[in-house]
Amino acid sequence: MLRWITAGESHGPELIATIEGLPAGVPVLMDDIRADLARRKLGYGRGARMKFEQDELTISAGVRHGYSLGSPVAIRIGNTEWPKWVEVMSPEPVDADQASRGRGAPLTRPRPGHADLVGMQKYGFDEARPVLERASARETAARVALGAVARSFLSELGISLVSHTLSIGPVRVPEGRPLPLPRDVATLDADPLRCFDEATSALMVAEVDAAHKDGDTLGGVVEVLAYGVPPGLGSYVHWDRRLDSALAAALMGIQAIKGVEVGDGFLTTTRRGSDAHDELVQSDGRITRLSDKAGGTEGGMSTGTVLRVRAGMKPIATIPHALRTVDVATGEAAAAHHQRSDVCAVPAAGVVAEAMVALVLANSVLEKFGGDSVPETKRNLESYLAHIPDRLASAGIDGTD
Ligand SMILES: Cc1cc2nc3c(=O)[nH]c(=O)nc-3n(C[C@H](O)[C@H](O)[C@H](O)COP(=O)(O)O)c2cc1C
Ligand SMILES: C=C(O[C@@H]1CC(C(=O)O)=C[C@@H](OP(=O)(O)O)[C@H]1O)C(=O)O
Repeated sequence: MLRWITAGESHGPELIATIEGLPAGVPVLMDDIRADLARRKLGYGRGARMKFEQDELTISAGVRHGYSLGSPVAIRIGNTEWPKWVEVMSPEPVDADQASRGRGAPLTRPRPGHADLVGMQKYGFDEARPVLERASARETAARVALGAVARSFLSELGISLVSHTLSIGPVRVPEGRPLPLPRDVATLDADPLRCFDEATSALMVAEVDAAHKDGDTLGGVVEVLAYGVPPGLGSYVHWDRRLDSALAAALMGIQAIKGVEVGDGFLTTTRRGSDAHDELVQSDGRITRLSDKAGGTEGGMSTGTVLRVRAGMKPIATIPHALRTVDVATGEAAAAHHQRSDVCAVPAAGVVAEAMVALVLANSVLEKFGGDSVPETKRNLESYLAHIPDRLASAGIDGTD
């Protein structure tokens, strides 16, 4: 079983991520993690902070000479903005008067749609700074670093992932467009919105420009695809062992994600049963699915076809054209606080979603196949596949089978 946890505030000195249960022999290269951290910063519509803040990566445990040791892996990502926040975020007690000047001024005008107000109620704070510091999606950098490690493990087993943007606000990739393959990652990352359809991408850019001009923000939908997933990850025997349940929880656990679909998701609910499922036929001696509406899971288990999940992100809550709120210091009507923000962070959310799916799949692989080293996990996986009787063997429809 994989266990992992992150710590760190948005304007603190660093983010920290630890993952435990990773087998020995997983290639862990700092350059690979750095590359994923850089991908998370991509996307047309992200705010100024993405340009000037660097992710300073250190691996402090669990890796030797580029390979995991089987011990917990500990990763640090320094926030280069820290020198500006030393006083505001000091772990040591500071002079209250001095700390509440400038950047440290109390944030008493909670933003509708952010964690500010409920966080103050729940944790007993009288301003939003202590809330937003951890609620902020800065934390997703730590998850992406962990996801890079999980992806490297999966790649040793022939499983690869790709994510892309399906929609920004009302602009959506038309139905029926080809799905990107893992080899398309570089092309996707080069697109301003990480969209696989050039014409739609241009419309998305215009939509972001229009929202920016109006002092507004946007959400959208991302899709993650995993190729090479063996059949039988997860289980139907308990709700919490279902693969789709774990995927949904992991994706819903990303800041601002408000909905998850597996496969055709809600579209499936509009179809008749005769048109909703993936029919099975014999082809070249193997059972083949004629379509992939289910998105690679049936009965809470992976089917061995391409895994396809979507996550819907709400528009950014920090809006230049600020929403109405109440100043909790005076009780009076006010405009919600705003200094700077992303107009749209959907492309970044795609990279985070990819990391979350990688972590869930890596955990499910270890649950089913175990292994304290990569070769052991590989042997167990190969033996399982080799022992599926011929009459039950199925083909993937993901182009990798
Ligand atoms: C990659 C990413 C970047 C984000 N950037 C911002 C931002 O600049 N401003 C903002 O208000 N919210 C941003 N958010 C969303 C907030 O973190 C999120 O709305 C907040 O934590 C409240 O959680 P909830 O939306 O899940 O209720 C971002 C989310 C993600 C995934
Ligand atoms: C720092 C990151 O994202 C931040 C997520 C975020 C939020 O409220 O979630 C708000 C913004 O931070 P700030 O309010 O300091 O401008 C984003 O820049 C990052 O992704 O690395």
